[in-house]
Amino acid sequence: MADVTKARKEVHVAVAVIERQGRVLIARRPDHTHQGGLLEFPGGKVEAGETVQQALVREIAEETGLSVPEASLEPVIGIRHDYGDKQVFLDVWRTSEAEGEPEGREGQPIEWLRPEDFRDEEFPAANRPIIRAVRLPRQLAISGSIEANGDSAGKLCRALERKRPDLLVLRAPELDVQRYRKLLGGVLLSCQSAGAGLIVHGAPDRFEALPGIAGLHLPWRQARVLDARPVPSGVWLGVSCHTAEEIAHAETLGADYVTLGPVLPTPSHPEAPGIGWLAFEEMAQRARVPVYALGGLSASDVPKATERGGQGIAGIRFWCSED
Ligand SMILES: Nc1nc2c([nH]c(=O)n2[C@@H]2O[C@H](COP(=O)(O)OP(=O)(O)OP(=O)(O)O)[C@@H](O)[C@H]2O)c(=O)[nH]1
Repeated sequence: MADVTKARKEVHVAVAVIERQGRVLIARRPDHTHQGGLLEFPGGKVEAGETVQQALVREIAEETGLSVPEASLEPVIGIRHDYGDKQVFLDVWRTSEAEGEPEGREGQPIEWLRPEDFRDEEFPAANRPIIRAVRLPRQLAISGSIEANGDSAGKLCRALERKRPDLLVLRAPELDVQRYRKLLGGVLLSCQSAGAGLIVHGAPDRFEALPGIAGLHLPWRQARVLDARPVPSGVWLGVSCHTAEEIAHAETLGADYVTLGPVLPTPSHPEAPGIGWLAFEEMAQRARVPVYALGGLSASDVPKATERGGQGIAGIRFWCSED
C-alpha cells in the first residue's frame, strides 16, 4: 500500500531536444532506472542552486560529451506528470548548436532519429506532448474568411505560395460540407506544392482521410459534444479553447495541440477584450498539450508565446496579409 504520510515532492527535470540536420538525439534509459528500457531525450534532475539552462549544459556534457552554448537553448514545453511512484516536472528546451560527436558516456545507446519516426509507446508516458511539441511548427497558419463567390480562395493560394507555412488550418465555417469539400480539393493541391500540411476545420464529417490531409481542427462548439478522439492517431487533432476547463476537455479527447485566445483584441472580434498574456501563461503552463497563442498577434510575438510556455502563435493576419 502507498505510504500516504510521505510528502509528494515533484522532481524538476531538465530535458534536452538536441537537433542536427533534421534529426534529434535520443538515448535508451538503462534497464535498472525509473522508466528503464524506454527511449528518452538526454537530461536529468536540476540540482539545488542551478538554473535549468545550467542543468541542461551539464547533463548534456555528462551524458553525451556534447558541448552546448547556454544562449542557444530555447524553451519547448513544460510538462507535469505523476507516475504514481514519482512526480516529475519535465522542463524541455531545444538547441541546434551542440558541438562535437555524441557518445553514450553512461553506457546508454544513443542515436539520431527523425521526429516523424518517434513512436509514443517507446517513450515514457510523459513524453507524448513533448513529441507533439517537437513535431509542430512555431506558427500555425489559419485561412481568412472564404466566400462562396469572389477571389478569396485564389488569394489564399497565392499567400500559400508566398509564405509557405508548415501547416494551414482551412477555416471556412460559411461554406456547407459540399462546398467545403470542393474548396479542400483545390487548396490541397496548393498546399502540396507549397510544402504545407492541410488541417481541416469544423465538424468531424468535414474530415476525409486523404493523402495530404494532415488533421482536423475542432471549433470548441464541436469539441464540447464529443467524448472521444474523432480522427486516427496518425493525424493532428487540434481544438480551439478559451479557458482551462476547455483545455482539460481537449486533453481528454486526445488533442495533439490547442489554440488559446483571443490573447489580444482582434479586428475580427472587437467585442472580445482578450485574455492577456498573464492568463495565457497560467493556462499554457498547466496544460499537458502544446498551446498556441491566438488573437491579435504578429510573427514577432513567437518568442513572447514560447517564453510563457506556449508552442507559438496561430492566426490569420500574421501570415496572409498582402504586404
Ligand atoms: N532525461 C529524461 N527524463 C525523462 C524523460 N521523460 C521522463 O518521463 N523522464 C523522467 O524524468 C526523470 C529524470 O530523472 P533521471 O533519472 O534521468 O535524472 P538523473 O540522471 O539526474 O537522476 P539520478 O540521479 O536518479 O540518476 C525520470 O523519472 C524519468 O523517468 C526524458 O525524455 N528524458
